[in-house]
Amino acid sequence: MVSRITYSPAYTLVPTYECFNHCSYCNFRVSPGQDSWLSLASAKAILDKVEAIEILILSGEVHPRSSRRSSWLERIEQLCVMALESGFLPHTNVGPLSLQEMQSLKLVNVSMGLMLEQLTPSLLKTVHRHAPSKLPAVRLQQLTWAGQLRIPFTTGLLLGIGETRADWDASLRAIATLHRRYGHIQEVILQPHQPGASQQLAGQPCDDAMLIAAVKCARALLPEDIAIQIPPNLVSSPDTILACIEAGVSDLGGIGPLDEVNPTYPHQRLGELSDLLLAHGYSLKPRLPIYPQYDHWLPLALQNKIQPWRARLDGKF
Ligand SMILES: O=c1nc2n(C[C@H](O)[C@H](O)[C@H](O)CO)c3cc(O)ccc3cc-2c(=O)[nH]1
Ligand SMILES: C[C@H]1O[C@@H](n2cnc3c(N)ncnc32)[C@H](O)[C@@H]1O
Ligand code: MET
Ligand code: SF4
Repeated sequence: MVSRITYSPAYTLVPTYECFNHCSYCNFRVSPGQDSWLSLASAKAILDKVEAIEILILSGEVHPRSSRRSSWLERIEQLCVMALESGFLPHTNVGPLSLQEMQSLKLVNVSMGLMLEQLTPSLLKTVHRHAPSKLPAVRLQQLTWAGQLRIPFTTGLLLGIGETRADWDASLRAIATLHRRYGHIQEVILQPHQPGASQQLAGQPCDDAMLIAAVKCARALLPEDIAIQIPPNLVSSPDTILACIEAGVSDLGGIGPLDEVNPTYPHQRLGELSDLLLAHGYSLKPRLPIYPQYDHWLPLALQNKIQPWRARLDGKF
């Protein structure tokens, strides 16, 4: 019996790289007002050429009290609608939202996400000193609202940013508790911090042993219906990918032409990953950005967008 490892054939659209936060590990952000937002015309030109199932909408953040916040949200909604109309399935992760903002994005996304990062407040004195969006209470509130709104949700931990292993425990237990209450966490990403070209934070990246230890911890603490995901492009050796799978990883996340968060780390070619896994008894299979057990949570209009893809993928298995 060959065990199945999944990934999401994805393409990332970035509404804007500007962000009012300044996480010291971030290589994605630019200062507010420094970039022109992605236009609908440019997005359409891109989508006409994209081969993917998922459109990941990943964004820097306009301050909630900024006069530009509503046009920022409107642009994100328009990009989701355009992705849907082009036959793709959007997954949005644009930082903390108000309940109303989350409700409106729920209508045009098959799933959404936000990294918990780490629950410990100690990071507010270091990597998150200039990142109000990373307040643990703000992040937990997002995961709670997503549960109340029944949004299939992706979250995760950023590893190797100065936290302790006890901090991992606390973060994972918080996610497990919210999942036991609402049942909405489809996957938890264990994201190893890797230094990029423009981040402020120097310091040690998350090494492979640390990542494997985190997978073991997550598998022990998370309910088994939550998939554990690692980003293969941020893992230095194939052996570590295999060790993480042995320890409980079942998903390799969104794989596409560019990792917008970490462009310094290109994805391995799918064929390479597939051959590596096959040589060790695993099959690498494409999935949708929403896990099947959540399809019935969606508004009917979105369920109708899912079905053709489900049929195509089921036909392949
Ligand atoms: O290419 C990436 N995709 C990232 N994704 C995409 C993610 O792998 C997929 O969108 C989900 O697995 C849904 O298919 C994220 C999605 C989230 O909801 C939260 C965080 C991330 C982080 C990354 C990332 O660093 N790089
Ligand atoms: C989109 C997600 O990417 C993660 N992220 C941000 N910067 C880095 C980095 N240098 N290395 C790895 N992951 C990072 C954060 O967890 C963010 O929430
Ligand atoms: C590019 S970071 C991903 C989205 C958001 N800015 C966050 O940090 O959660
Ligand atoms: S990680 Fe997200 S919130 Fe932090 S600076 Fe980068 S884009 Fe902004």
